[in-house]
Amino acid sequence: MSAEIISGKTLAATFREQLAEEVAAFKAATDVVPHLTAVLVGDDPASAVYVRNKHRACEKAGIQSTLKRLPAETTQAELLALVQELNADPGVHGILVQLPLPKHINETDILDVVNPLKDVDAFHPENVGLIVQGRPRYLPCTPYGIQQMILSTQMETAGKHAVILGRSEIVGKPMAMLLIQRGAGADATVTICHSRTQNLKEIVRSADIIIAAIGQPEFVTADMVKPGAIVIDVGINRVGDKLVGDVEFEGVKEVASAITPVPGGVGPMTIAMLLKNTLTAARILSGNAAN
Ligand SMILES: Nc1nc(=O)c2c([nH]1)NC[C@@H]1CN(c3ccc(C(=O)N[C@@H](CCC(=O)O)C(=O)O)cc3)C=[N+]21
Repeated sequence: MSAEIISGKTLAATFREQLAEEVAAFKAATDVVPHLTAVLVGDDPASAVYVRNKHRACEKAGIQSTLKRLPAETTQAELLALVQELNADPGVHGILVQLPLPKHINETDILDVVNPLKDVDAFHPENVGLIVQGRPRYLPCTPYGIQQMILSTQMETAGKHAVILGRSEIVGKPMAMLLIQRGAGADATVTICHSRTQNLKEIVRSADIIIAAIGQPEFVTADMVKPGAIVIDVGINRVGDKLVGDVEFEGVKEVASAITPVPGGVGPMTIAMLLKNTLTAARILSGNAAN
């Protein structure tokens, strides 16, 4: 039997509609317009696509969106100065520094100075710490989106084995934290696999939930998937002129019970959660947490 295809595109559209209503109500009640500023350094074409998608989604939801484009030669000091300027600007609620940054800039040094209240990516150590302690301020957009996709399947996750492929700060590590939390769409037993993991195939084969976030085109094949597993594909790999995930979709969909496509899966949900975090930021910063 073929798996349910979890359409991130459709789910994200539903979230964005709901959010647009919440934004409108918030604006009416407070006269505050939620405002996201994205910072893009250099001219990486993939980053430009994401930033454009984010911008369009913001506009549609009634969120103000500003893009600060800086040349690839921007120095670390110049970028730090811009972040500090955005921190100090009361009209800016969310700051997103698009990754990756050019090699001559130390990413950690930049992310550490973003005002944690404006850190809609949840990359600041204070926000990471809050997540680890189970009292999140913001959830990182990709794991947050994945959590919503898993919830949408209404499948039981409590006590199930979730295997995450990839130990990145952006996806793998925070995803593990969300999946081991208490509550709906969580309570899982989590294993994180990475490039040094032994018996990786056997571990993946024991998974009830697979989160593939290693950046290797079509790495997860049908023989690695337990029948009935939920498969979430975070990969976005350009192979020739094709966009493929970290999962061999055609084969795996015949074994899994639910699977996310690429494109139209995790990507659109990541953006929807970014908008949600921006509204939350506007609420927190304007002292209108109740609206
Ligand atoms: N500070 C920061 N925060 C991020 O959240 C962040 C980042 N940097 N750097 C890069 C990654 C990647 N990312 C994506 C967002 C949307 C799509 C997306 O919309 N994808 C569409 C279309 C993809 C395409 O056509 O290229 C889809 O999958 O259907 C993809 C990838 C956010 N990231």
